[in-house]
This record gives sequence, structure tokens and C-alpha cells, in this order.
Amino acid sequence: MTDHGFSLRDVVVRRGDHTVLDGVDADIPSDGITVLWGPSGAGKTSLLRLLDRLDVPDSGSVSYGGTPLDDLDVLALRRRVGMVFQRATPFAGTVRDNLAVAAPAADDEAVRRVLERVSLDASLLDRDADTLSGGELQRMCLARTLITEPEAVLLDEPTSALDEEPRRAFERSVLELARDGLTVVWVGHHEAQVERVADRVLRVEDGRVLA
Ligand SMILES: Nc1ncnc2c1ncn2[C@@H]1O[C@H](COP(=O)(O)OP(=O)(O)OP(=O)(O)O)[C@@H](O)[C@H]1O
Repeated sequence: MTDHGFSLRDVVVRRGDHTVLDGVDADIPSDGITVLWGPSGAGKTSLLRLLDRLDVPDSGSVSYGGTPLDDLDVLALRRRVGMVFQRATPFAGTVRDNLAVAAPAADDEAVRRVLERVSLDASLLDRDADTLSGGELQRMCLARTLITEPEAVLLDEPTSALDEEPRRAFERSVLELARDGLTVVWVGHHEAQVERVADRVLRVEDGRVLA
């Protein structure tokens, strides 16, 4: 197991009388892009949310960098592990305001650097976030996650609402981030996309992770 990967042992999540995750054992190494892949309703999103402690399992354990998440301060964990959701979640205000919410102390240089990492033009900084295109918005959300310099990011079908061109642009940004050492866990849907981005695939089916 590498320095800051995730590991899940016998993880069970129940919602009412439905078992959403049913004894999951999995290791997610810190290098490259790991895609969680499987049919709708298989439990991919539920698994991803455990990694940032947005949810806690009913039993079993989840650790990060060898430490059980229960033993980590949750805010510190979320600084190390960022999340981008399926639907872009802009705050009211400009792109600059959105980045400042995540990192009030970030200077101009840091802001410009993070925009460059997601291929967003710096001229967008003073635009109202709600005037951005879907693709720009999702890359802004990625930038907002990256500006706190996490070690890992969790992506929950971040391109499912995007057309082909912005989807490819988002993929290119993430591939480059992974090449620069960011740990990426990506809940995928489109098979062609999985083939383009995955360094490894964890197949999730019916609440289990198959080898
Ligand atoms: N809060 C909840 N209450 C009841 N059932 C839930 C809840 N959250 C998830 N589920 C159920 O758990 C199962 C797994 O859901 P999950 O969202 O993890 O699947 P998924 O693999 O991410 O699916 P999709 O690809 O459609 O997003 C689904 O059957 C879902 O209806």
C-alpha cells in the first residue's frame, strides 16, 4: 500500500432495509486515476462518499494513508481529499469569489496557477459564475477544489452533464493533474471515457467490488 492511498475493509452501508455496500474490500493506490465503474445503482457514489467521510459505513473500516478515517480530523481530511460532484455547485458571485471561498488567503499568483491547471482563461476571473458554460463551470469547481492543494480528488461523474468537447477538455485537465502526482478517484459512466482516463478500474456491482 502506498503512502496516501485508500483502503476499505469489509465495508457495509445500509439505507433502510437496502444494503448499498455489502462487504467491500478494496485498495485504491495513490498513483494515477482509479475509475469506479459499474451499472447504475451499483453503489459507486456511495463508495466515493465514504472516502471523504461525507458518509460513514455501518460496519467495516476505511483508511487513508494507513490511518482509519475515524482517527483523522474530518476538516483536515477534506483539505487533503477534495471532491467534485456530478452537478457543478457554484456559489453566488464571480469565479474569483468562488475560489476565495475555498482559499481566502490565496494570492493572485496561486489563483492564476490553479486556473491554468484546469485550462480556464484568467479573463474569466471577474465573470459571474452563473454566466459560465457547463464545461467552464465544472472546471471552476475543479479549480476550487485544487486551490487548497489536496493530495487526492474524488470525482463523481463530473462530466455526465457535458457535451463531448467540454468533456474531453475536462478529461485532459485531470489526466495532466494525475501525471503531476494528484491521486484521482473517478466514478465513471461512459465506457469510452473509462478507457481514455483509467490507469485501473474497480468494477462495482450490486454493492460489491469485484477483483
Ligand atoms: N439515502 C439513500 N436512501 C435509500 N437508498 C439509497 C440512498 N442512497 C443510495 N441508495 C440506493 O443505494 C444504491 C446505490 O446507490 P449509488 O448512488 O451509490 O449507486 P451508483 O452506482 O452511484 O449509481 P449511479 O451510477 O446511478 O449514480 C441505489 O439502489 C440507491 O437507490
